[in-house]
Amino acid sequence: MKLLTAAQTREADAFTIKEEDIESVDLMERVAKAFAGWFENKFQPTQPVYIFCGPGNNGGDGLAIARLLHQRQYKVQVYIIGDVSKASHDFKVNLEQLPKEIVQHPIQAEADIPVLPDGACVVDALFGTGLNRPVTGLYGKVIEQLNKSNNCITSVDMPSGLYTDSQTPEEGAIVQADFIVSFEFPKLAFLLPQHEQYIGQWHVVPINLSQKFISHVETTLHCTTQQDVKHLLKPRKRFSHKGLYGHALLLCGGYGKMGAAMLAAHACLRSGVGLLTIQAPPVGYSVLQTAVPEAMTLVDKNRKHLSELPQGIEKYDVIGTGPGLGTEKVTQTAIGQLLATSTQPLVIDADAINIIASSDRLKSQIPKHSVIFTPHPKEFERLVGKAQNDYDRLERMKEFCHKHACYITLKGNNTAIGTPDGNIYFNTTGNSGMATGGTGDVLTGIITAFVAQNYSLEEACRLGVYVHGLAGDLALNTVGEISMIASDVIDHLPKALLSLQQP
Ligand SMILES: NC(=O)C1=CN([C@@H]2O[C@H](COP(=O)(O)OP(=O)(O)OC[C@H]3O[C@@H](n4cnc5c(N)ncnc54)[C@H](OP(=O)(O)O)[C@@H]3O)[C@@H](O)[C@H]2O)[C@H](O)CC1
Ligand SMILES: [K+]
Repeated sequence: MKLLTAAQTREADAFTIKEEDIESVDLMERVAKAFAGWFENKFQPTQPVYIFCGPGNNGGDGLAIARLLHQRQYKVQVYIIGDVSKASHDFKVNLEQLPKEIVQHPIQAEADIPVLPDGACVVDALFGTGLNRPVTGLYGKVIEQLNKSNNCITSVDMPSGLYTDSQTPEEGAIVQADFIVSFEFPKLAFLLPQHEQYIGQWHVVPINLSQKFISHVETTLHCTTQQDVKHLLKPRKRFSHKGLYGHALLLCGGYGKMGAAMLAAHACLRSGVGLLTIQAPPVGYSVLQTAVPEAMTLVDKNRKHLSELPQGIEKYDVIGTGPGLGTEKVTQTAIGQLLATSTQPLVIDADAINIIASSDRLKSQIPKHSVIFTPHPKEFERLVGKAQNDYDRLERMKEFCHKHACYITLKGNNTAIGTPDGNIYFNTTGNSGMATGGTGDVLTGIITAFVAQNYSLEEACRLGVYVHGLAGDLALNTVGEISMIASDVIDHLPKALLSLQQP
């Protein structure tokens, strides 16, 4: 699914209005209907609803929503902030249509800001995608008061005060929304970790914007949905043999960290790889042979750490490395050799990233169009550099992926995947139970398996990250967020893949 900027959303609106020969206020009615439909499923009419409206179309949505909720038996009151004579056209149309029974409270000074009773439902329709400067003054005071109250806040389209797709200046007030109902597309701001305190649960409701516009509009930002992933997943051939699904090599594990190799190996096997070989130091040989009988095991000459590449490395279709490696001198040399000589795709994680990050020479040797890096934020910072904020981080990711023609999956709540051609794909599965040691090793194994099965590197990243998060989400039902461990994610991979194969 594409992620549009605020400017592109305005273009989509204008295009739809022209294409369907409707008025902009008709689109506002659709927005309000879509919102009210969501709201009805969430809140009972017994709860009083207080709708705070700003001067633009977001406020206009708020007024239309007030009318529709009133028709559906909710007890609605409306607060209108600022000078109504300067409000947008569609705001004014909806103000005229507001039923008399709905109490209107103008807020023109600080003294007018209400202290709301507990248990009220607040709808925030102050500002949406038209916000063009930080929110201060009277509007800022209203937002501060709303944030102070204990009431549940549902924002229309955006938490008011938050910029849609660029860094919000620090001085502005921002609504801390419990729920956000957005229209047709999610917004980039919802997906960034720095906005956690403002972004509760977000939901996207359709308003039938022009499909023609959506399919033609160019964007580098995307969200990977279940629908997208179902399209990507290829069924296995009926006349199959293991050779069709690739032979992966994992260079993983070291003294005290053989578990990482095991997790990556199990995840790789459960994700459909045809054949798996693991090379590990002798300390790990017997444990790997016992714990992962499906894999072949090669032994490094160094007793505790990766120090060499296996003979005949050309025969593997993909090499995954990093989990449990450590950063010993011998391992640094081996990773250098891997970058300099490998001809197949590489999935590079953990200490292998740290090794490359610490050497400009190694960075300059990253083979083009064949590497996927899977860093967590700290590893990312070492590899790509320190960012000032999440937007800056995405820009740096784009630059790095372009310069080295590589792929990066930056792990987090909405893992972001960067590609050499400048696209960024945000993931939509996963949960905070997965923030625990070993889940990254699992992801390395999954992505390695998809590359082995001949998915493109971009597809392998998107599929891998999605399936990994989905397995974590399924594990929530059995083990919950607190108890979840990396092995639970592996245990739920079969269910995750099965669910994606359902029609
Ligand atoms: N396709 C859709 O999703 C549709 C969404 N709709 C809704 O419309 C809003 C966007 O409406 P817009 O009128 O463009 O913008 P806003 O309502 O967000 O705000 C614009 C007004 O606010 C003033 N403004 C901006 N920033 C500030 C600020 N910091 N302090 C005070 N006032 C501010 C601005 O005034 P100016 O002074 O700059 O002239 C505007 O008056 C979208 O989010 C949806 O909710 C539509 O209903 C249709 C389809
Ligand atoms: K809003």
